[in-house]
Amino acid sequence: MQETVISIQSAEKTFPNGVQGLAPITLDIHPKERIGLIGPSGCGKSTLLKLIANLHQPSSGHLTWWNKGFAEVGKENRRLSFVFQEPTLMPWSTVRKNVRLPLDLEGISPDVSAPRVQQALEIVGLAHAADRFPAQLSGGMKMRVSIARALVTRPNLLLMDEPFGALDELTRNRLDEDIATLCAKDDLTLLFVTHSLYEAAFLSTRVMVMAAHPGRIFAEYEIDPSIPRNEEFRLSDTFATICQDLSKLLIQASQSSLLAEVA
Ligand SMILES: Nc1ncnc2c1ncn2[C@@H]1O[C@H](COP(=O)(O)OP(=O)(O)OP(=O)(O)O)[C@@H](O)[C@H]1O
Repeated sequence: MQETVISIQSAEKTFPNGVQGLAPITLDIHPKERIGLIGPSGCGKSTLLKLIANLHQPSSGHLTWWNKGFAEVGKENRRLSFVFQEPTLMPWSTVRKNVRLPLDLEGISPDVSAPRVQQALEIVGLAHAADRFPAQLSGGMKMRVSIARALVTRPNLLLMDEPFGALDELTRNRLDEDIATLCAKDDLTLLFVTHSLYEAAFLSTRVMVMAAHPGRIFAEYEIDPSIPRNEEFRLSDTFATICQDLSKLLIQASQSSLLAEVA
């Protein structure tokens, strides 16, 4: 049996107000995959991410995490981190204290947490800014703090909901390269929502193109995981072809969503 990180079996989500956020979805996510979720607004990208994070419960169907139930797999094996759209930092705390928060919440002593915080800050290139406050940071730096806070728990599954949407394109490209390097180095499994097909093309080993009314997976697109994700790739013909293919799928998904809405 191939190892799965997440297995989604006919999971469907209908909200209490009757809106069906997601039609039944079946999807297996394997170790080291980097899955990008793209699709028109309202197609259920965030809902799917929240089901995987166990922040939402499916209305029917079920999910497993490392072939077990969420509680059953245990905290030690299920090291799942979530990076949200907003960096959501505590303005009264330094960068170091913001990054340390998840370890403080777990009751980990400062002498154990200090080197881990330092390492997370070094990974995102912010060791020099450890004693600054959020108001003294640029938007890109704040997002780096948020990523360091996600990494400090040493996750084996990183979930990101449109994390770099508010940043300028160059900063976003740099952070995408950092995330790609991190994933390759730490064998991380990544699932992320993005409105940028360029970001999906750059980071993903598999892109799920979703459609709406109701939210569903419209198409899957595989990208060779062995391609190094760097500036050379971004400027290559291969990248241009992938972007064109994704663009076509996105148009088809949007048309399908519109047709379903008026049907
Ligand atoms: N808590 C909720 N209660 C009721 N309906 C919801 C709730 N959350 C999401 N929905 C609905 O479920 C559908 C999917 O929403 P979701 O936020 O997952 O879409 P999305 O693809 O992430 O959208 P966007 O790209 O605009 O962020 C939408 O129709 C939305 O209005």
